[in-house]
Amino acid sequence: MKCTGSIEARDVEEMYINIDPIQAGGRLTPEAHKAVIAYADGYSVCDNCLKPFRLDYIKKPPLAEFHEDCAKWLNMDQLRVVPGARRGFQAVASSMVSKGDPVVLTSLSHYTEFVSVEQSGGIPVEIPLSDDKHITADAAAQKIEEVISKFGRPPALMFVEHVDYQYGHIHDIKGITKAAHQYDVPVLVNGAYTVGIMPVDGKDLGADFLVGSGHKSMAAPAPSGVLAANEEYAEKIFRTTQAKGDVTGRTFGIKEVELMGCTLMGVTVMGLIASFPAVQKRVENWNEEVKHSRIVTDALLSIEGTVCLSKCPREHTLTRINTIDSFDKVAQTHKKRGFFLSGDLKKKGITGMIAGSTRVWKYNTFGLTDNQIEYLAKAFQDVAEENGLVVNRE
Ligand SMILES: Cc1ncc(COP(=O)(O)O)c(C=O)c1O
Repeated sequence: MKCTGSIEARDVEEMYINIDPIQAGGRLTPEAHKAVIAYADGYSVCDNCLKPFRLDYIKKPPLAEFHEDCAKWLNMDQLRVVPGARRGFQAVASSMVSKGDPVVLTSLSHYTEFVSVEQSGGIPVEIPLSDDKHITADAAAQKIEEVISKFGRPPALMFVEHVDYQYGHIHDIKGITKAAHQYDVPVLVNGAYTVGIMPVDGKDLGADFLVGSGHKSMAAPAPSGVLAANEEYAEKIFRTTQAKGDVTGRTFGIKEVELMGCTLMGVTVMGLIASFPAVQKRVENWNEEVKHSRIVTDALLSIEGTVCLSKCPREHTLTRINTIDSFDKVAQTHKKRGFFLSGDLKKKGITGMIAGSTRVWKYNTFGLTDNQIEYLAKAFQDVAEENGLVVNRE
């Protein structure tokens, strides 16, 4: 396709119930939509960048205030905005990991965590999953022991997902950080599916680093996110530049090396800030979100042959489901093959499923209203019945 510069309206959020597993928490608030228009120009937050020249010191618009407030909200000592969770991983790995250092990740770690380790020259080592697909403190401790006996030293860093992207399971972060700290291993908690979605207390979790994704879970434009650190490591990961021009003798003030000086300079950070009050409020509604998730999951499980691969009752809004013995059976003989499911759902105003998926797939109910949840649950059952499957309705 040739890019002509003419852009069509994106109607997904207005016309459909969107259950895309990665998009649910990133839908903008009306306040963020307004901020995006107002700050659409490049470098639009930099009008009042006064000495010291750095993004997190800007008072108007209130970037400095946001940095402080967001750190407090997450109960962490320091925080910076970053262009996506992945840039947070990169900043931490780059300052904590040297070439050849073992780094512990998990069997549910996101590829961006692996890539950040790769970029730093670290050697990734995975914590295996328990039978019920969780990361446990015991497994973390055992992996650290294995690293020590193999490399003669503990891992330089551990990554662990607060909630993983495969099953939407909440892992025992408190237990894992406690185990890691016994070996003096710092832990980065990946909050891509929790920060902005459910209440998160970094100190309570024992996080040395806490990373959130703005576009995944904080109702912000992409690419945006937050990187928070406790005092012990903040100085290291937010180190300021010592670079000097050897001809000019120039120095570069207090620009932070891992952040390349400044990060989000317009639309992205303003969207993040504009949504922040609503995001703080919405995490308090987490119990309702979990209830919604259970209603939809129960409806899917009422379709004979369907199996939930995530732990039930659901504790998160992201769920992995196996419909090999239900919707996929229909797909075997349907003239549209596997595309019938996303097609039938779309006709009922539901989008976000990967077209053609009828075997193992994921959905996310975050942010839907009571009415939308009821409608969605019934729509799954209706599509099943309309295609000859048995549904055990209450
Ligand atoms: C668990 C997890 N961590 C990190 C990321 C990357 O987040 P970002 O796009 O903000 O860099 C993703 C993206 O899908 C994810 O699922």
